[in-house]
Formats: sequence, C-alpha cells, structure tokens
Amino acid sequence: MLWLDLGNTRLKYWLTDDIGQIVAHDAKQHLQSPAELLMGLTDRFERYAPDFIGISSVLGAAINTRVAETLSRLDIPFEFVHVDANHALLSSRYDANQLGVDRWLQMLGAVDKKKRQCVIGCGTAVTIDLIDHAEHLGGYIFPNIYLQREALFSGTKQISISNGTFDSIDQGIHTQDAVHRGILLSIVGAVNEIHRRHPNFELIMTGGDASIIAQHISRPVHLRDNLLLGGLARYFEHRRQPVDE
Ligand SMILES: Nc1ncnc2c1ncn2[C@@H]1O[C@H](COP(=O)(O)OP(=O)(O)O)[C@@H](O)[C@H]1O
Ligand SMILES: CC(C)(COP(=O)(O)O)[C@@H](O)C(=O)NCCC(=O)O
Ligand SMILES: [K+]
Repeated sequence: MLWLDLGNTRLKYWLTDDIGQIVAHDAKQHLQSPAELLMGLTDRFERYAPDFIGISSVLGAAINTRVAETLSRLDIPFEFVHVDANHALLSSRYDANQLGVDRWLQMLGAVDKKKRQCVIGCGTAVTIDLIDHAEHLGGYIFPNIYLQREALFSGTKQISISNGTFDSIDQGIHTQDAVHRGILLSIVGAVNEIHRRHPNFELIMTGGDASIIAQHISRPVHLRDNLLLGGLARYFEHRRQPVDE
C-alpha cells in the first residue's frame, strides 16, 4: 500500500508491505506544489507497485484535483479520506465539514475506547484535540512557532527577522531570546494548562515539531511519529472488514 499525507508544509509518504511493515518512507517540503513533487516520485512508487493509495490532504479542492490527475497516471486505485464524525471507532462533536482530515486521522490512529486522550499535532498549525473514551470533544488550533515568529516580525517595527532557535522557555534578556522563548512558552504553557484542566487525559504528540515542544512539557508525553499513518491504515482496514467495537 502507498499512504500519502499532504500537510501545509510537507508531503509525507509511506510504502507498506502485505503485513503493514514500512518498507520506504520520506517527508519532503512541497512549497505549495505537491502535485509536481508527486510527479517526481512516481517512478519510485511504480517500482514498489502498491495495489492501493490512501490519501490524507488538508490542501483544498484545487490542489487535490491536481494531485488526483497526477496519481491517475499510475493506474493504481486511490482514495482521499473524508472525516466521518460517526465512525464506529471514533465519534466527534466537531463540525465534520470543517475538521481537518489530518486531525481526524491522527485521532483515529491513537484512539483507545478505554482511555481519555489528548492528541497534539505539531505541524504548520499546532492542534490540540481531546478524546474521552472514543468521543472527540473538540479542540484548539494555534499557529506553530515559525508562523508566530513571522507574525511578530511583520507586525512590529523593532523586531526583525532572525534565525534563533526554539530551545528554552526561560525568560530572555535579548530580543532574540525573548521572542523565541516567549513563542515556545505559548505552546508549552497551553499544553500544560490543558493537562491541568484535564489531568486524566494521556498526552500524545505527533508532527514535525513534536520533539521541540515535548521536551518542555512537565508531564509524560507519548511521541508517536506515525500516528497519521496508523489512522489511514485503520480507516481503510475497518472499511474492508467492519468489526463490532
Ligand atoms: N526537513 C524538514 N523540512 C521542513 N520542515 C521540517 C523538517 N524537519 C522538521 N521540520 C518541521 O516540521 C514542521 C512541519 O511539520 P509537519 O508535521 O510536516 O507539518 P504539515 O503536516 O503541516 O506539513 C515544520 O514547522 C518544521 O519545523
Ligand atoms: C488545522 C490544520 C491547518 C492543521 O494542518 P497541518 O498543520 O497538519 O498542515 C488543518 O487540519 C486544517 O486545515 N483544518 C481545518 C480547520 C479545522 O480543523 O477546524
Ligand atoms: K500534519
């Protein structure tokens, strides 16, 4: 199988064998042209000859159409996942027409009907979603650390572009440190506050910036790199042979 995740910054793919083991995977910045990036990957995909392609995309109809055109040339059946707020494994109170399919699939990959869980996606946006025994209660969306920095640079006169690192939440004594530490604290502080409000929810983190954020959280965090892949696999597996759960 070939699994594709089109996020706002990167295209991720995983090739898996008959027993679900990953035989190849990668993450590449698509710079707003994922269809062109995919075109360059088709040789590689053809070599593995997957029998099906499952896709998560949060890039909108126009880009999805171009992605579909590119994939049609492969002559392999493919399908874009859509949110199902009444799925047997995970129900949701969120507006299903608006919920990002990547958020939903990450939750589907994590969901455990015996637990209370908080799924944190650290991508282009940071998303925090609460699940209570397989019911999605709702969540929060933040600009990620880089978007926050851009907003600050573009909205102020005395803060200029810099390439500082996000490595501490201690108070800064220079503009550069104050900016980076303040932004990181805004996300770390939000996660800690979520934990304070929902102490019985297990914290699960995924996405490109998960490790940068997780190291400052004062509670145990489960880092799950392939959460969305797990959700995609569960979605299609469940549809093939629905089980009564
Ligand atoms: N090689 C890389 N290229 C681009 N971004 C990367 C890379 N490695 C880690 N990242 C981080 O990943 C983040 C994007 O996370 P990702 O989960 O790919 O987001 P999205 O699903 O929105 O595309 C970026 O903010 C960046 O900090
Ligand atoms: C919140 C998101 C931007 C996160 O995208 P990502 O950071 O993974 O690229 C995406 O899930 C999205 O566009 N969602 C639609 C809005 C919503 O979930 O309510
Ligand atoms: K993502």
